[in-house]
Amino acid sequence: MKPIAISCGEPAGIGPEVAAKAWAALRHDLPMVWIGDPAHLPAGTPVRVVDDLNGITPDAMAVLARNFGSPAIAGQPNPAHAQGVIDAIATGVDLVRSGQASAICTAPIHKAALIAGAGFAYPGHTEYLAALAGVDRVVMMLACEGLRVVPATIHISLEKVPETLTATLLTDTILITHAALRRQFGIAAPRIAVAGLNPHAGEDGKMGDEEITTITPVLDALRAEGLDISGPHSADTMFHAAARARYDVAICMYHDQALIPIKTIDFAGGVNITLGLPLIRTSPDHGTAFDIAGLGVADPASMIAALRQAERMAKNVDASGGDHPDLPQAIHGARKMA
Ligand SMILES: NC(=O)C1=CN([C@@H]2O[C@H](COP(=O)(O)OP(=O)(O)OC[C@H]3O[C@@H](n4cnc5c(N)ncnc54)[C@H](O)[C@@H]3O)[C@@H](O)[C@H]2O)C=CC1
Ligand SMILES: NCC(=O)COP(=O)(O)O
Repeated sequence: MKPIAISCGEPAGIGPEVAAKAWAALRHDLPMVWIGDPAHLPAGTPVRVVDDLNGITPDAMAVLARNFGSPAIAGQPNPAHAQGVIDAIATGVDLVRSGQASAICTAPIHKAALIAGAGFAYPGHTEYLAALAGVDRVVMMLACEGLRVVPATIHISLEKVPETLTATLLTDTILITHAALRRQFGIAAPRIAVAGLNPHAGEDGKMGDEEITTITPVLDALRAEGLDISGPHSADTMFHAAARARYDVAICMYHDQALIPIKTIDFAGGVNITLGLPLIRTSPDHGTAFDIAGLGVADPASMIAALRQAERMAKNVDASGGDHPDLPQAIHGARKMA
């Protein structure tokens, strides 16, 4: 399999440490290349600086070296590193799109540092990757053993959720998710459960009416096209074990509705995945963890799970013909299937 490209993320956080630990755990199984300043990796990491992705071997961590100009100080993001952090993501995307790497796995960034140091115009990787790939609509999924969740709205304030949650957004989110579950996850007939926005899914309009005006009509239309969709469900009863067993993905209406259950069930092993890109992108579910950066205690489980998830997705895509759907293809694929 082609190597997985790992972008360094925020050098002052735990990204370099979990990448080095994940490499040590997986080096005999999975080819990887890390993009960043080798001086930011933990002391003692065996490094081989490479110019291209040929000849990656398990004895040393392959690094596409970038000179960030100064060391990383744990817990203190340096705006002067911001452009290097952003460029590492773009390089990883280029490697995948040019066919040299099978996927990109991104280490966590500190968005405020990127804004301060380089005027980063995106709320997160998800939106930046969409811009790099030239797609209008992407979907954030978080996955762990036994649960996948998708927030239909992502990095916006809670007050903006109702106006942002349009029928078009919800339809696209479900169709992109459905197509990705089939092609990248190998699930032939995905079972999709959709949460309501309001308490008790609106209680027949007595606690909000978005379920009536927006969500139910979208679900009815997609059911008519043959998709296996249930809901809108009360979000508070969607995530216990018996409920989780009834679906392959939970579509949620806003960020915390989706991320709280998964980070509660499996904070250590959760993975963040971007769907709808013409490439595979995974990431650990945690952030930069400045409070423990530099201490050597960061748990690499989520980074390891993210790399393994990327590996499985790459194999599923290869098995399904090798291409990646963009939004129109995803919609077409879902409708054709239905
Ligand atoms: N994909 C990305 O780039 C992400 C970036 N972030 C960014 O990270 C920064 C910090 O976010 P927080 O909400 O504080 O979340 P966080 O995940 O960085 O930290 C929350 C708590 O979990 C602990 N923790 C996190 N990962 C750990 C690991 N691998 N091993 C052991 N303990 C771990 C931390 O020490 C902290 O106590 C923010 O700037 C945020 O925007 C957050 C999530 C994802
Ligand atoms: N809460 C998830 C998160 O912030 C990750 O965002 P992204 O950087 O993957 O877009």
